[in-house]
Amino acid sequence: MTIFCFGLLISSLKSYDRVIRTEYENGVGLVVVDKDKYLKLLSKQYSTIADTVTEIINLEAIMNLPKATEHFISDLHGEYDAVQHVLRNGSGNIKEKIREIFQGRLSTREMNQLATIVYYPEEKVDLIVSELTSREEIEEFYTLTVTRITELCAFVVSKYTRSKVRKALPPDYAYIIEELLFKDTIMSNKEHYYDKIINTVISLNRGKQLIAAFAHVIQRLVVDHIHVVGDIYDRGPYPDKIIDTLMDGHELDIQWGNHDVLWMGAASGSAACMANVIRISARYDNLEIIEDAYGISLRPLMTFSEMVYPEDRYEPFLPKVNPDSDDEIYQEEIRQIAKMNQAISIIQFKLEGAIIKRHPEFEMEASLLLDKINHDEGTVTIDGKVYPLRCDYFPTIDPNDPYALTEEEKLVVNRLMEGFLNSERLHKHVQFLYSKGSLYLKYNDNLLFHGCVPINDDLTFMEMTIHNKKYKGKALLDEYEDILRKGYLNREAGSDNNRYLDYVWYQWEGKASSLFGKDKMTTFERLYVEDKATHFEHKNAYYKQRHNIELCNMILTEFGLDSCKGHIINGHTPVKENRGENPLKANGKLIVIDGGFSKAYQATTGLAGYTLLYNSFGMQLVSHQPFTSVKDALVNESDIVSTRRIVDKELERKTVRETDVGQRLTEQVNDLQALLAAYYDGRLVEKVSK
Ligand SMILES: O=P(O)(O)OC[C@H]1O[C@](O)(COP(=O)(O)O)[C@@H](O)[C@@H]1O
Ligand SMILES: [Mn+2]
Repeated sequence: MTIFCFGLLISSLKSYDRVIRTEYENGVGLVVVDKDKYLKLLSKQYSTIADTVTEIINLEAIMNLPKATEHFISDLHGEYDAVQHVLRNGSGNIKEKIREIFQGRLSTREMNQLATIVYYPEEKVDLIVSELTSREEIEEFYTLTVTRITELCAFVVSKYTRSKVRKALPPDYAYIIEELLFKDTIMSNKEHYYDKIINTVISLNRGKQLIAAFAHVIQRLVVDHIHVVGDIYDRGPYPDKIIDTLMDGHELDIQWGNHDVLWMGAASGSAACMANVIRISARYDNLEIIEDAYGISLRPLMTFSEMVYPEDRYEPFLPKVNPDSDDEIYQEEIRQIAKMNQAISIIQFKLEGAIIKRHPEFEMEASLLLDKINHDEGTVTIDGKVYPLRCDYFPTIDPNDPYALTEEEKLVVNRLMEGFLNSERLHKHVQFLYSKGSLYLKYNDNLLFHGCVPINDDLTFMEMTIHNKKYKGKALLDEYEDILRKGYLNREAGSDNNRYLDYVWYQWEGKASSLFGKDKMTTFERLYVEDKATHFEHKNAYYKQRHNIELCNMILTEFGLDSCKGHIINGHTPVKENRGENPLKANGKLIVIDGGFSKAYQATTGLAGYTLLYNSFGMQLVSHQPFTSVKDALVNESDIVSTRRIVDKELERKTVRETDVGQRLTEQVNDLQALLAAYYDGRLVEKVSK
């Protein structure tokens, strides 16, 4: 009996009755099969000695290539323009490559122009050509640009196998790009042949398309693998467009953030998660995401809130980003949004209250505040202290049963829930999150997760009870992930019958959640109480202690990683660089990469996001300055100014062989060697081609 890696086998295994059992290791499926049967199956895919040898040579060649570049980004928070710019410019990598090749040959202006063409090919080429007057000038521009972009592309793809590059080529121009990229430099008389190709393309008016095709190959391959360390959703306007971009073919994985899990919970049928999603969208004036991007009607909520909440009582619920505008329609919209925010906030507190009461083990009683309201005095008692309320109008709260939804509220919740359960586009996106995502990831010795591993003050792992069983450390995160997956799989069961949903919601704001990592979420206090002391959320000890190397080592070991080699990579908490905070903690063993793509946080970080790069030379942290606009990038060729700092330097250039992929390829080579041996000693017979 032997264990084989899924990679090769999956395509050759037609019938699973040969599989004795499946095991998982590091997220990779391993099947235990009968060895002879396995080799027989493998021989269907590699039916001759020549085929087998060729594949071994191919895999060996791949393993000797430099390790591909990993890009880590996090806390994108709907900021599509900034994110797509960072993806297009490869976190500053494209400019660096342009400099490496063209320094001394092109002026800075020409290099900036070429970079902008690579980022926004169609738009930039149109802009340039519109300013040229003669046909000669236009042809000259195309010829020069195609030649330069070919050279740049050849440089970018030089670390990949031809087969990988081929797969990344757009079908329309694959043949031409391949010819130009893999030029035959020995036969010098072929230069004429290449010039001819370029001239023909230009004379056929396809210059722009060819340039765009090259630009997309460069964009795609300059960022080989993306890790999104959580929080694609909330606060910014276009999380849906970010997901569409991520779905566009880049190799990537996602470590879910608390905001992503909130949307996943809503799509799984959790009414409490849904209420939070709507409340946050209203608070940031982003309800279009729900209505337009996902086609979920908010009409029931709007009608209800107009009926129940009067004009002069919605001030605390005004959207957070509310530009000064005299536009009457806009003011009317803001008024409606504030009322919807008010209605859904109360619904949220009621739904959450019911969950908290069902689960004393959540230890969230401190968040039960609806029953602490004194309706006659207009006050609320928090932690034994009485505070005046900013707004004391609660028409739907029955003081004798404060957490009960009114009949109308129930109706609103049901109608909204139907919308969340039936939005095709939302489910397409959420399924993408599930298929590419996980709560944590072990990748090339590093451990990636959005928030924290919850710990107690004495640095022991914090325990949590789920379905009457206690978990902590890695086991807790595994159980949380299982809950999230099962919650979604059982979404047809509905809010009341899906036994996973309360635990899904818990991960949004529970104190032992690896995504939240604070003692409580003070949403009620932020909305209703002036005194800022009540708004404070105490962070888990993890955040105070993560500069501590011992703690980092303890966590890496808990997750089965070599603490001498690995790093922990987190998002979630904006790094306040402008107040002296360092994103590198514990001597660079732990790296926090929430640099504030979210506009709402840029004032505290002084930055507009980080990207962490991990290539064959080591790790570098890139900080990005705020992105102004696509127009500015196009017309003024302004780029996000990025500064780099070294996190780790490899003594020798790292190859694919030393990575997780290399490990899998080595296993595949071993399998193929076994197949070859079977051919050589006659246990298997080669297929004879006719
Ligand atoms: O400032 P906002 O957007 O109202 O959000 C505040 C809430 O967001 C949180 O910071 C969680 O979101 P993050 O994961 O983006 O930090 C809560 O701790 C806090 O209650
Ligand atoms: Mn977060």
